[in-house]
Amino acid sequence: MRIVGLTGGIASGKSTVSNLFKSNDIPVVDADVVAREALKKGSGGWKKVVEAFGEEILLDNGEVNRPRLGQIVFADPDKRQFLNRLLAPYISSGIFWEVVKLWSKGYKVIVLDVPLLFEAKIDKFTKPIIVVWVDPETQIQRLLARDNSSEEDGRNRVNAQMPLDVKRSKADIVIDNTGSLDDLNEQFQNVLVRVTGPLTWYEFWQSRQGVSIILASLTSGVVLCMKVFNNNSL
Ligand SMILES: CC(C)(COP(=O)(O)OP(=O)(O)OC[C@H]1O[C@@H](n2cnc3c(N)ncnc32)[C@H](O)[C@@H]1O)[C@@H](O)C(=O)NCCC(=O)NCCS
Ligand SMILES: Nc1ncnc2c1ncn2[C@@H]1O[C@H](COP(=O)(O)OP(=O)(O)OP(=O)(O)O)[C@@H](O)[C@H]1O
Repeated sequence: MRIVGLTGGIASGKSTVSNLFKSNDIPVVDADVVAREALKKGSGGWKKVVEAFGEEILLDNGEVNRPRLGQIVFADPDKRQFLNRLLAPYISSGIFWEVVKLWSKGYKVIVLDVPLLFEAKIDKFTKPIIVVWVDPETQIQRLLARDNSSEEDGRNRVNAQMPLDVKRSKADIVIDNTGSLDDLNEQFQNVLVRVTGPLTWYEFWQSRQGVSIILASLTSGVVLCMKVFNNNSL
C-alpha cells in the first residue's frame, strides 16, 4: 500500500487538496478530524486535557471550548507542547486504526493529511510527501478570512508551526497554492498521475493483496510439505 503524506502550514490549502483527492476516489485520513475525536467529551484525551487545563476550558455542555483552548496554547509554546504530548498517543493510534481500516478494504493508495507530519515524525511512514506551500502574506490573508480571527491569533498559529519553507525543503512534491483554484487544479492533475502510478514491489507486498498472496503461498507451502512428509513416513 502507498501511504502518501500531505502537509503544509495552517490555511495553506491542505483540506482543499484533500477534497481533490477524495473527488478522485482516493481516501484521506484527516488528522484534524482524528484530533477532534480525541478531544470529544468523555474520551481519554478529554479527561487528560481537563485534568491539565482545568474546567475553565469547557463549554456549558461539557465539550472543550476549542477556540478558548486554541487561544491559550497558540500563545504559549510550553502549553502547546504539553497539549501535544497529552494528545499524541490518542492521535497516533486514531490515525493507525484509520489506516488499518482502509488497508483491510483493499485500498492501494491512501493519503494522510497531517498538519504536523514532520513535527510529529509521521513523515517516516509516508512516501511521497506532498507539501502545500503558499507565500506568508497569502497564508495569513486566507487564514484571517476563513477563521475570522484576530491578526495576533492568526500569527500565533502560523508561528506555532515549522516554517513552510523548511517543510518545502523536505517535500518530494511541492504544490504552490499561491495562485488561483484553477492553478491549484492544474498542478493537482500532475500530482495525481505521480501518486497513482504503479506500486513499487515493496508497496505491493504491503497491500492487502500482497499480504493475501504471501499468506496463500505460505499456507500451500505448509500443506505441500505436510503431504510430502506424510508420504515419506508411510
Ligand atoms: C488547540 C485546538 C483545540 C484548537 O482547535 P481549533 O478548532 O481552533 O483548530 P483546529 O483543530 O481546527 O486546527 C486548525 C489548524 O491549526 C493547526 N494546529 C492544530 N494543532 C496544532 C498544534 N498543536 N501545533 C501547531 N499547529 C496546530 C493545524 O494546522 C490545524 O489544521 C486544536 O487544534 C487541538 O486540539 N490541537 C492539538 C492537537 C493537534 O496536534 N492537532 C493537529 C493534528 S496533527
Ligand atoms: N488557491 C486558492 N485560492 C483562493 N482561496 C483558496 C485557495 N486554496 C485554498 N483557499 C482557501 O483558503 C482557506 C484555507 O484553505 P484550507 O482550509 O484548504 O487550508 P488548510 O491547510 O486545510 O488549513 P488548516 O491547517 O487550518 O486545516 C480556505 O478558506 C480555502 O477555501
